[in-house]
Amino acid sequence: MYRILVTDPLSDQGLEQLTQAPDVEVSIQTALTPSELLEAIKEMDALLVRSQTKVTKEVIMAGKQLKAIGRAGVGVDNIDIPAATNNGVVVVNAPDGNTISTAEHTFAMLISMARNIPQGYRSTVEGEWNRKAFVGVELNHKTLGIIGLGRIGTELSKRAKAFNMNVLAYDPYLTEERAQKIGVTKATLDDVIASSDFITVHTPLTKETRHLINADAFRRMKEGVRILNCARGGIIQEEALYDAIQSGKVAGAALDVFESEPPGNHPLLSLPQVTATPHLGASTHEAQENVAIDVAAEVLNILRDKPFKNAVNLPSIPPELVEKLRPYQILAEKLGHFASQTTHGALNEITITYSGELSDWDTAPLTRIVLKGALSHYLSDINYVNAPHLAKERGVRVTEQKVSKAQGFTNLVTLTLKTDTQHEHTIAGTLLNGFGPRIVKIDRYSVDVQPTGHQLLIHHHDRPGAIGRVGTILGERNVNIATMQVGRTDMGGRAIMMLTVDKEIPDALIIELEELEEIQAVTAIDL
Ligand SMILES: NC(=O)C1=CN([C@@H]2O[C@H](COP(=O)(O)OP(=O)(O)OC[C@H]3O[C@@H](n4cnc5c(N)ncnc54)[C@H](O)[C@@H]3O)[C@@H](O)[C@H]2O)C=CC1
Ligand SMILES: O=C(O)C(=O)COP(=O)(O)O
Repeated sequence: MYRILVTDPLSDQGLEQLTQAPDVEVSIQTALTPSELLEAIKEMDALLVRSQTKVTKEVIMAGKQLKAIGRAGVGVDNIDIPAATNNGVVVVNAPDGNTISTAEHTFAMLISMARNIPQGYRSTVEGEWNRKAFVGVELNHKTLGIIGLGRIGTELSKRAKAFNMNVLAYDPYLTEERAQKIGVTKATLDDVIASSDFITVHTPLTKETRHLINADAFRRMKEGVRILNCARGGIIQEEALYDAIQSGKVAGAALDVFESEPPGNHPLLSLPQVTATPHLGASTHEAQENVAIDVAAEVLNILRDKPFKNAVNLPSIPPELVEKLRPYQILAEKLGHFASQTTHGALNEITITYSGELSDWDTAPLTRIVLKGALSHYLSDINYVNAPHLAKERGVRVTEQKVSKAQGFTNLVTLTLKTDTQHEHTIAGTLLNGFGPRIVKIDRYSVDVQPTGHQLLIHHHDRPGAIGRVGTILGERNVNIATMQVGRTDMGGRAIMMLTVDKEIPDALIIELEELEEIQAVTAIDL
């Protein structure tokens, strides 16, 4: 039974997926204090939040069973992502479901700011009829500067164009080609700052975007500029905005977000030029339904070990590559597990060489899987989220290599492991079209082993009778041999046997085999 804690209000449709799942127990606790959250998270497998819950390192560390954090929305600045990664917790968000709602909200704020609708409403309900005080400006032919042309920025630009606005956009990832396709003018940040009548920010809050709009930026703006923030509090420096409004430089500001939420008695809220909403960008029935359904499905997939797509702390993989890599995942997993059980000593270095067709692809996801398997013998809490981090923390050097030639195979994955006691250990595997993964090399020996079930790797001297004696002992102990592979360097030299057997080999039997004169070492492997 998976235990999922929900700590922010989520739509019923999203929750239904969880409450109706036979393998899920849902606990909805939406008004927890930080210390109550630390207690509530203890036994949970997953946590579902929006922007209100602060998922700190302490919360993540307290979640001993925690495997997934789902954010029903876009921004994950309320979640300590590095802490989640280091603890092997996948963080997923729902990036698409609230785009339209937030773009529409921004546009609503834009047009109501231009026409003083909130101020006019307040004055009217207070009994005034003051037509002179609320003369506005048209949007027609005005320049809208968009900082951050992602999902929301792009949708907003379409709406602005429909109102005949010129749209300038600054985004470090915006190409000229894409700008043309969307129908906006690609601009520098300086251009947007200096030439816009309205400036709106749609970036995440990062080190680069924190206080991106500061006193210096306000100085460079047009007189009477109007400012919007429906992205994240902190992108605009609030004190600088206050001063710029007081000085008359900024004619209006429309804010859906604040550096600290709720903002309480914020000085900006005392200014008549400021209109504000309580972080309502994503608050429509449609958006909430979308994001809750998306994130609940993603979290269920993570818990059930099924593919998921919107991980924030895993590199994103294009869908076509996911399909290509899928069959190799089993090979990578098997090789990693094989390595972890046959490598002796403390691991210093692991080199993963991808040859043949694999050399053309981004194989980083396979490397994570190999590492997870290879280190699983030493580290119990490892998964493919924290595997690179844990390898680094333990001082294991990880190198990925690509070689176009695959030594007779169409694809080959070779692991070379160096430890403090065993000089070097090599395992290579391939994926045989239609037959699945095979281990084709163990150190210097060529083999053809299906990596599944209980296996015995025996190093021995190539002498008559060695194989027979192993077979006899196993037979006497009622262990059936399903397959056997033998490899040797030269006649009478060192050799290996790889046996697949029908049941787990007890330690006592391994000791008995090792006592045979020809045998050097016996390793039991479970794959
Ligand atoms: N008010 C609300 O309720 C909501 C707020 N948001 C917030 O809106 C923002 C945008 O969301 P989306 O469009 O979905 O995200 P997105 O990831 O699609 O777009 C963000 C864009 O910002 C750009 N960017 C990053 N750093 C930049 C920089 N230094 N300068 C200029 N551009 C930069 C990125 O290249 C990207 O194109 C996020 O902060 C999100 O959390 C999202 C939904 C609802
Ligand atoms: O999706 C986002 O980034 C938002 O800011 C929406 O926040 P919310 O889920 O409404 O608390």
